[in-house]
Amino acid sequence: MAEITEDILTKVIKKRPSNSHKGNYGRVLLIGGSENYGGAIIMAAEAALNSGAGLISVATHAVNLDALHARNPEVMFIDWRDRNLVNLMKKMDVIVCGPGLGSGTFALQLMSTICQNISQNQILILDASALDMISQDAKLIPTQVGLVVITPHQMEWQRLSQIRISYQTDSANLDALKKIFPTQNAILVLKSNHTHVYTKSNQIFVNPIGNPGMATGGMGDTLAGIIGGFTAQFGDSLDSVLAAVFIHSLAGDKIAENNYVVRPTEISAMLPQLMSQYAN
Ligand SMILES: NC(=O)C1=CN([C@@H]2O[C@H](COP(=O)(O)OP(=O)(O)OC[C@H]3O[C@@H](n4cnc5c(N)ncnc54)[C@H](O)[C@@H]3O)[C@@H](O)[C@H]2O)[C@@H](O)CC1
Ligand SMILES: Nc1ncnc2c1ncn2[C@@H]1O[C@H](COP(=O)(O)OP(=O)(O)O)[C@@H](O)[C@H]1O
Ligand SMILES: [Mg+2]
Repeated sequence: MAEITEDILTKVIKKRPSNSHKGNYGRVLLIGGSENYGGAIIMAAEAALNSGAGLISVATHAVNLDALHARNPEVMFIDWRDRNLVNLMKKMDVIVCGPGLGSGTFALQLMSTICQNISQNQILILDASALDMISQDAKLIPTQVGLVVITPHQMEWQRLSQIRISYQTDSANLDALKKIFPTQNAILVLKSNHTHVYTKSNQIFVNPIGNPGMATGGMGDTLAGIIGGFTAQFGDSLDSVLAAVFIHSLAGDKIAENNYVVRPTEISAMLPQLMSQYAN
């Protein structure tokens, strides 16, 4: 097992060429935010925006539109019941699904639409409620997809892998990852106070930083958005995922130096400045 180190940030974060444009930094669609959990998808979208994705769209319950645009007018909106959602999905480099999605019949339908329409040149990031959906029905896991990144916390991983939290050892986690994703290129980001990252080729990484001030609702939604932003602009590599995990906690630690509680939105606010320090 290897520790993720600061070097990952200089390796992954690139200075932007002068002649680049938004089309060079990836299109991300975030799907989630039921009537009760709009904040989750707004936080994820804000994280994707502040981590540098070129174009960001959110498919969510219509009730979230005003809040989304009041907070981040840079982000585009589509009602998640709009028929054009399928066409939009096909144009994306990255789809992040799950923050605040909820678990009703409509959420199931959305997952099934993603599963049927995603392709080999797209990245799928599954978080929160989306993980509960695939734990109930494995047929919702697409077979044709470039990369799947799953970001469960330990309880979500218990539901998905059937491994009780106290039995979530590295070898059990690796076995479960391979069993759940037999043919897909998949990365497991198992979140805890020391998040572990696993690949199907038996690589294991541990995040040595982060702090309990980060134990605040929305912190994982923010991580999912950062992974979306990083994979959209820096590519579908393991390194992009490791860098996202590291910078999320690094921002959290900087905020915690003089704050008892770390708000997820403050992590996002810090990203542009932190990224400029490591870009080369
Ligand atoms: N502002 C918002 O709209 C928010 C919406 N959220 C959404 O709420 C829905 C439910 O997600 P939850 O994660 O709360 O629900 P879950 O019921 O899946 O898990 C939460 C519970 O799991 C247990 N647990 C054990 N180990 C844990 C670990 N390492 N990390 C976290 N919890 C651990 C804790 O008892 C915790 O109360 C998701 O769709 C999520 O996206 C949350 O993200 C919070 C913020
Ligand atoms: N004690 C802690 N130390 C370090 N990181 C933590 C701690 N508690 C939570 N985190 C981080 O916060 C995030 C929580 O994710 P999650 O539980 O999915 O939050 P939410 O669903 O509320 O957005 C994870 O990235 C986790 O690593
Ligand atoms: Mg979560």
